[in-house]
Amino acid sequence: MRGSLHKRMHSLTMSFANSSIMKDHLLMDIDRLVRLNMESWTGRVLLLDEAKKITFYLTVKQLMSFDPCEWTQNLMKEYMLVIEGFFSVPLRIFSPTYRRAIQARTKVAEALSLVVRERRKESEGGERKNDMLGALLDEDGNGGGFSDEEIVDFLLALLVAGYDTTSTIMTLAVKFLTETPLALSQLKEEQDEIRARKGEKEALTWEDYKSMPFTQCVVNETLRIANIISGVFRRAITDVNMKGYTIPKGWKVFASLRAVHLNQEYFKDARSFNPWRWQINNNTPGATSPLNVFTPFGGGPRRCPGYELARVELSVFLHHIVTRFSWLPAEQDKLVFFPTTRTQKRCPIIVQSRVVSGPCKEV
Ligand code: HEM
Repeated sequence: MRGSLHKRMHSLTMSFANSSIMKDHLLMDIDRLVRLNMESWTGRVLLLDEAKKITFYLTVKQLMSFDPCEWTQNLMKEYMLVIEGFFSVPLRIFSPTYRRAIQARTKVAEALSLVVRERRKESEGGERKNDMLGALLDEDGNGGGFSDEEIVDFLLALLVAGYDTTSTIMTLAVKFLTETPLALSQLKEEQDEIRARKGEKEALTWEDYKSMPFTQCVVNETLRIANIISGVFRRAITDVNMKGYTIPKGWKVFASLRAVHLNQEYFKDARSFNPWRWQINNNTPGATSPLNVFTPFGGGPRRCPGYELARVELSVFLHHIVTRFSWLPAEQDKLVFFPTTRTQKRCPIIVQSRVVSGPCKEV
């Protein structure tokens, strides 16, 4: 993507995933779509698949204002083929996965092009929706200046950026919590208290989100251990001296976020899941972690524009899963880190609805 175009796209994404949009309507959409998805949960649930549905539908809603329907379902089926191809060897003739992915990408791009064309017509007639597509078509009130092709590319890029990352982090948070019962029960207590203040079907508000300190420790710790994006590439635009070495101008560097997040110097007992290490005023020696080396969303001007949205999505997901269900792993599942961070079996669990009496007490 060209430099200035890329900058505009970055700032547009920021403006559609910031806290005021979240307060205004996005949090309500997230709450509604998470609930809607969980309504169908009984017995054995493949957690990763459900998390993927939630994040896909949410992104489509955020980008184009569509609620889950047959069209979004079909789009998701094709889109999943594109994602599969993302991680396959790109040999057109030999890899059926890659070939299928190329065909699916064409179908998804065609479906999105149709939507863009329709919306451009509406926008020219003065109609404007308050979503990402609306902004792309009319960024400054004079038309956004993007071609249809650029918009489709951008929509596809955003679908990719937010989908796999957020759904995997949701799944892994639940896996880590299941393996750390003390953390799960503290999180449940915090979320039950929030639910007890509200009606059963009432959506979470921004104030609720801001009153989840322990949940935020769980979010941090999940991001730290999982390292969904293991590192970022940068190119040195001048000679850089670092720790006695020189990175010459023009060199490409891979900055490993994983290496920092699992460094014992910064995080004591770095490989264990310990959400308490993030608690402020925790005076246990070695328990406080230096926040300035914690960069799961990268850093600088390229920092992930979806960082806040991802945190909110995960927090809302955790709220609903712990207040509505108890669960057990359906079978052993292993965490793997290549080619991406994920669990081998998509995290199957057996769920049971929590029977609550009065203000969220289990009977
Ligand atoms: C747990 C979830 C997520 C993680 C761990 C994550 C992590 C990252 C990282 C490490 C980068 C590279 C940043 C850099 O180069 O410094 C990135 C870029 C990006 N992310 Fe995310 N992300 C997540 C969710 C999202 C979501 C929900 C969105 C959609 C709103 C999103 C949109 C993007 C975009 C558009 C970029 C490219 C930014 C640019 O190159 O200017 N991400 N993300």
